[in-house]
Amino acid sequence: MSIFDELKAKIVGHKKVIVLPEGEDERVLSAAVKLNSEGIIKPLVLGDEAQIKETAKDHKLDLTGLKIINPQNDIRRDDFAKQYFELRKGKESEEQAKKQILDPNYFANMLVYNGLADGCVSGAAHSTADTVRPALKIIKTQAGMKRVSGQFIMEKDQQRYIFSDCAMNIDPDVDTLVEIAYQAAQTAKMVGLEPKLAFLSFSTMGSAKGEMVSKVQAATVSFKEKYPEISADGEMQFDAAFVPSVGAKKAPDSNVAGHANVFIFPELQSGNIGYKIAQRLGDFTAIGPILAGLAKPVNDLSRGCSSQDVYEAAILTAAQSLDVE
Ligand SMILES: CC(C)(COP(=O)(O)OP(=O)(O)OC[C@H]1O[C@@H](n2cnc3c(N)ncnc32)[C@H](O)[C@@H]1OP(=O)(O)O)[C@@H](O)C(=O)NCCC(=O)NCCS
Ligand SMILES: CC(=O)OP(=O)(O)O
Repeated sequence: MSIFDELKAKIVGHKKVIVLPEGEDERVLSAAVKLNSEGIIKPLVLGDEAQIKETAKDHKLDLTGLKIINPQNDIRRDDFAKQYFELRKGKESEEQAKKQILDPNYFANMLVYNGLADGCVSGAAHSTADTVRPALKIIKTQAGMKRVSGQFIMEKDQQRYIFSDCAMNIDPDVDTLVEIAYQAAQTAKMVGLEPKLAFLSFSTMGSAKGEMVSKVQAATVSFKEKYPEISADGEMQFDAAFVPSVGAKKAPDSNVAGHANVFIFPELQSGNIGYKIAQRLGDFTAIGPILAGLAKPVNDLSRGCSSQDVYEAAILTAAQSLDVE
């Protein structure tokens, strides 16, 4: 059973409302039409109605029954602007608030914030920074979390792994790395994995030295102290984490080495490059970035995504929203 069949089975009957702010993008609109006709999720599409109709005509998409909202003329925009101003008090002016709210990404997050949508999927036509900023400012982190991280579920045949952080924290400090790892372990459980975390480095168990290695070592120690119930080890190289014979040679005392299924990258360059190599050279399906640590689910897409990716991200977002009910 694919991960999406599993998640679909979870969300059937809940009719979660998922807002898709990039309605003018053909991939997003196709996904919305598919979701709408299936009826498991209710998609809300944001954008200019005339442009959306044009896109639908060009791609022979049937918009019957699809809910379209244009933030530019929606009656809630003034209330949302006031609410956004309050949320951002001291950080953004009233004028800025009025302007921001007309941006579909901001409007979508206000729908989620107000419980008018259960989650949001965006990023097909926006960079990650532009997609996640409204969520960081409006939805904010869930209780007990300081940072939001961006994870990928990597899947191929019967293989399933979690990679993190591949999208958000550029140079995480030790505490952030620990939080990234904890969030990755939770996602692993959500998709049926018993997490075994490897804190990745270019060094295995002290084989190399330096500040970068020390950071990963410190994060491993801190994580093990904080979450002794979650299997984790490090620092280790990817081969030591993944290949049993290499793990046995390089880290013979570790019960994670060679068997890891959750890979924690030391910073964003390696995380983002790493997932794209597995996706493009290794033919893994990369599901994400899944944003973890937000109070309500908002998920990003890669700009290279397909319509199927948008459809699947909506299913995953609906499943995440079950956990915040
Ligand atoms: C995520 C990112 C946009 C945040 O950037 P930033 O410059 O800190 O953004 P801003 O300064 O506008 O911050 C907005 C708010 O989000 C908060 N924030 C930033 N990163 C956060 C994180 N990881 N978790 C929680 N909150 C965060 C800030 O504290 C700030 O809060 P405030 O305005 O209430 O004080 C930035 O870290 C980034 O560009 N990351 C890389 C994204 C990327 O390109 N990934 C590769 C492709 S997937
Ligand atoms: C996740 C990611 O790398 O996104 P993009 O390809 O849009 O930069």
